[in-house]
Amino acid sequence: TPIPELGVDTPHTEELRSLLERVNDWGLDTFRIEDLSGQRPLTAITYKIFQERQLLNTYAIEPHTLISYLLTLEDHYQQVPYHNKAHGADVCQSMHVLLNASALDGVFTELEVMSAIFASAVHDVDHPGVTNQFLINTKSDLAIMYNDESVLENHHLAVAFKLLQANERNIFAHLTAKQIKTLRKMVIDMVLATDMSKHMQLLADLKTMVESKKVTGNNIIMLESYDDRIQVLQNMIHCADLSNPTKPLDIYIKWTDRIMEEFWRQGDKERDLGLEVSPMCDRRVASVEKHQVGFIEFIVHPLWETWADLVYPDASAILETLEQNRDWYQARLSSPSSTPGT
Ligand SMILES: COc1ccc(-c2ccn(CCC(=O)N3C[C@@H](C)O[C@H](C)C3)n2)cc1OC1CCCC1
Ligand SMILES: [Mg+2]
Ligand SMILES: [Zn+2]
Repeated sequence: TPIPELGVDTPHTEELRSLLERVNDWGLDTFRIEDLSGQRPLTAITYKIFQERQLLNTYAIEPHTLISYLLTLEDHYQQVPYHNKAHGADVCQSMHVLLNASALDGVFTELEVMSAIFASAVHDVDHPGVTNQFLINTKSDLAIMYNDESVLENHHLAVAFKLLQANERNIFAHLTAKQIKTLRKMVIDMVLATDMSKHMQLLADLKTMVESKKVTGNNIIMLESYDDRIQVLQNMIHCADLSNPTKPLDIYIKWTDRIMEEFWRQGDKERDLGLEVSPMCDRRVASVEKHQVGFIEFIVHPLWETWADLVYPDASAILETLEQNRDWYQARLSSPSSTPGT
């Protein structure tokens, strides 16, 4: 069967094509891509990025093999409010833009770039819409399987690589054994770094790197060791995963609505199970704005401020949007309009 031009079957080919032309822009509307692609945002966006970066030619990837892998991967994202295929597509596209920072021009190899795009696309596959702590507290099969250590992140990786085992989906069939070994290690290192429990260590190491930053004549970052290179890639996927507050406000608000619904459903489960309801998961104690301001103040801004230092001045506009969005949520906190019944 012939491959559709954009990789997905849709009556909105013209509109989808023109929207995908903006795949290199920060703030691409993933929700609109979801609607125009026949509910296939991950396939449409990742296929476009692989084409944009000539990865199919560089690694002799057959289009129908890539489409087959992406469609199956997308089908393995669960229909949960936030950690669904739209989030996978969003993080993949965000990583694609971060990789284009001019301070990183020519820094990463083609294999490292493909590893980063692949890791981003797969990083939350089969996410059940509950946190690691919930899986541990409820003694779930996944927590037993992974001994309470980065339970979700280990599972996402296992599913992603398992899907590659079918010949018709093996997009890495023409890589050398050495390339596959390197790609697999880098993808594992990146996806494991999306576990929030690694945040403080990642940020501390990034700060150290910024303090000792070495650049070439035209301000391009020099990364000698594998440890330095993977550390930057790990921070990039972590930044992409925590990029919602840095996007245009209307898009950010939609992500907030989704994460809150996912948290509140977890709270409902905890209440039904007689467990203590986790912080931010009680829909009867809604303080959405307060939690977003706290999330930005303590987690997102410190991370993005450090990233913006590393790639200065490439991420300055992103940091600007983040601070404007924080101020917007902050303002809603204090004004009476945010209190119910007014
Ligand atoms: C738009 O809002 C958010 C968007 C993304 C995140 C966020 C934090 C860490 N990650 C990375 C994945 C991760 O580790 N976890 C484990 C746990 C923190 O729940 C997260 C959801 C997933 N993602 C948090 C967000 O808001 C906070 C959560 C509710 C109010 C404040
Ligand atoms: Mg995750
Ligand atoms: Zn994620």
